Amino acid sequence: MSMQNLPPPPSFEALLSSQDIALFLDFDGTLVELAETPDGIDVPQHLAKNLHALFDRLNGRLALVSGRAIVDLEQHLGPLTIAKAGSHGGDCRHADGKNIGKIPKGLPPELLARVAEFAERRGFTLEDKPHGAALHYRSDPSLEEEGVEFAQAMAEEGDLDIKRGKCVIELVGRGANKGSALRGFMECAPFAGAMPIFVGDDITDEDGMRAARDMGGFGVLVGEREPTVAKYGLASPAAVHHWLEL
Ligand SMILES: O=P(O)(O)OC[C@H]1O[C@H](O[C@H]2O[C@H](CO)[C@@H](O)[C@H](O)[C@H]2O)[C@H](O)[C@@H](O)[C@@H]1O
Repeated sequence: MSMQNLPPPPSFEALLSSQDIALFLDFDGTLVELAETPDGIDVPQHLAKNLHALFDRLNGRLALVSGRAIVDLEQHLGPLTIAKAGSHGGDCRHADGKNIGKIPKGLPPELLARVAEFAERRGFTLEDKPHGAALHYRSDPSLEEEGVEFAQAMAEEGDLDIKRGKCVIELVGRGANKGSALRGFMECAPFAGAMPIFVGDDITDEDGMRAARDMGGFGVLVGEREPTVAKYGLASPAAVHHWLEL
C-alpha cells in the first residue's frame, strides 16, 4: 500500500489520553531529513531538548531506534538520557545507559580492510561504524548492484547480516533488527504493558512496525515506500514533528 492510501495517525493528544503509549522513533528520514552524506544532516536546534520533554510526557516510554551507532546519534543530538537502540537494534540501552543484551562486536579488521579497499576502488563512500560498515552510493545510484553482490559475498564469508537502506548497504553482526529492539524494550519497565507505536521511513523500520503491530500497536510510515505494514502515514519529518509537537 502506498503512503497516499495511509490515513494520518490519530492526534497524539488523543492517543495519550486513551492509553499508555510506548513510542519508538527512527532517526534519519523520520526525525531529520535525509542529506547527501551521513554527517551532512541538519538537526533542528531544539530536537534533543524536545525529545527529552517527550520522554517525560511519556513517563519514560520513548526510545530512539536507529541504524546509526549510539555514539553517532549523540554526536548529533548531545548526551541522550532517553532509551536508545543503535546499530539497527544491535546495541540497546535503557535511559540510564544500561545495556539490554550483549554489546555487539565490530567487523573483523581484515574483512573491514577488504570492504574499505572495495569502497575506494569502486567509488562508494565507506562509513566505518563501531558495529559494522556501510557502503553509501547516494552520489552514484548505479553502484547498487555491484555493492549488493560484494556485500553478499562478504556476509557469507564473515557470517554477517546485510541491512539495506536508502542508497546504503550495510554489513552488521547477525541476529538483531529493529523489531527485536522493540521487543527487548517492551519486556522491561517502563515500556511493559503499554501500546507500542513505531515510526519510521525505511525498509529496516518495517521490522519495528511489524513488531509493534504484532504486540497490539501500529506502525507509522514516513514518506512513501511499498510494501509496508504501517497502518498510518505521515508525509515527512516535518509532519512527524508536528504530530508529536516537537
Ligand atoms: O535507522 P536510521 O536512523 O534511519 O539510520 C539509517 C542510516 O542512516 C544514515 O544513512 C542515511 O542517511 C544519510 C544522511 O541523510 C544519507 O546520506 C544516506 O544515504 C542514508 O542511507 C547513516 O549514515 C547510516 O549509518 C544509518 O544506518
